[in-house]
Amino acid sequence: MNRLIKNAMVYDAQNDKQGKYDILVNNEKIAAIEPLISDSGINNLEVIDAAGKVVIPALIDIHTHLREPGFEEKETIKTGAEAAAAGGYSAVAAMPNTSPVADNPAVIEQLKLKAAKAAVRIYPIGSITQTSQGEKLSEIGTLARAGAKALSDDGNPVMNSEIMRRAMEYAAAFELPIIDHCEDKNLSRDGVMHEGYYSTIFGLQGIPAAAEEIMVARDIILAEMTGVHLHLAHLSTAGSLNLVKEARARGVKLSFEVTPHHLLLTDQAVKDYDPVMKVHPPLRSEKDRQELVNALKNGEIDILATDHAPHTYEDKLGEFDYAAFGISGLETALALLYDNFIKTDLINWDDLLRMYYYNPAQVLAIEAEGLKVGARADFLIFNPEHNWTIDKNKFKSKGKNTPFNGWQLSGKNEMTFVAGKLVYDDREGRNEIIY
Ligand SMILES: NC(=O)N[C@@H](CC(=O)O)C(=O)O
Ligand SMILES: [Zn+2]
Ligand SMILES: [Zn+2]
Repeated sequence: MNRLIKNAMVYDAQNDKQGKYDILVNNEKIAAIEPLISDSGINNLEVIDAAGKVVIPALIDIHTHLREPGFEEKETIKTGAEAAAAGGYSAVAAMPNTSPVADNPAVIEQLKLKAAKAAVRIYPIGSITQTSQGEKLSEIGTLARAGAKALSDDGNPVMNSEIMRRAMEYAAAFELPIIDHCEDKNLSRDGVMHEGYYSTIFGLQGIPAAAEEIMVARDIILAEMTGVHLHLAHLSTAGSLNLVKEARARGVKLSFEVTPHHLLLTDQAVKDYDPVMKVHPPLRSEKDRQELVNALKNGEIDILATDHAPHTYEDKLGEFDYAAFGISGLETALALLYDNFIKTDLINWDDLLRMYYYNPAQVLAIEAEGLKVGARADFLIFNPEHNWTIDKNKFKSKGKNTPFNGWQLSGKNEMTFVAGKLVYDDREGRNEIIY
């Protein structure tokens, strides 16, 4: 089948595209991309007028929790992939903190089988240690052979530095990146929010910035020693940014990600004790947030990622102290980033693509050719004029745990194409997943 996208505003500097183009899609590939493509003589053609809309490669989320197997009440591979399609992603990398943990090839194989039927591509991440307990290494070679694209004990840190050192040595040998959740458990203890002025005022146990920064520093030292590619998950403090900058200047091979919620919210948001604000790492101080936004503006952030962490209503019910950590993020990230940072000219579409398409693909060593002839047709059609209000009840994700419910935004993903297939269609408010 053929599809012709007409009059789109196309951004993809990597392929020298910035301006009005027509895009012809033939089955799973981009067949042509020209300022003007005539529809005459093309058989079996659907024409989509994208005047006033933006076309970019669909995003790649390097940090997603799909919950299956084991926690299907929070999310399944199917519903998580649908949320990703709706959010404008062609691919997500699935964290291994399922039950059983993805510390063996059987869990990875199972994920790959189910992923083959999902709305977007899913790349498995294997665990660093058995059951992510931080004590015994997983069989890293076996995980690599089964198709793991990275290793992480996300949800948990690897507290033992000797174990982390060995994990990095193996990972380097198999050319897999190590993705670390940086948290010194002895410092974070039973903390539920950022330690600072507001934790004192609210009477909640704090997690100091140092709990993150100490592990960032340790990981950098070990990465330097072992030569592994270190990817730091969900960095949230000004101190972490400084450590990363210093390491880079020394030539350490590393990358890091920042989430939309850490760019947009602070510890003050915990004021109503609503567990929807409870997340790891915690929402930090306004100063930290401002430093993250500065880094975004200065092109210093490598990767944007959701850390999509869906939970049930019950998991997020009741007292702040006892609720689960995590935010459901796949269906809000792109629009939040557009409305707050692209529309306001802090960054442009190509900055977004660097952080949310090219760099994640590079870390995972997966294909990302962008918008050019012969490339896999993975792209989205975004309508910058689409005014809407975030409504968690319309989420495809089972996780309705968003702190952004009710936010009014301008700009929304309206269509997602994965390998030439229309998987999400929100024209006229359809909000439809297509298989
Ligand atoms: N981010 C969170 O608060 N929670 C994540 C785990 C994690 O990313 O550390 C989860 O799996 O629920
Ligand atoms: Zn984490
Ligand atoms: Zn996570």
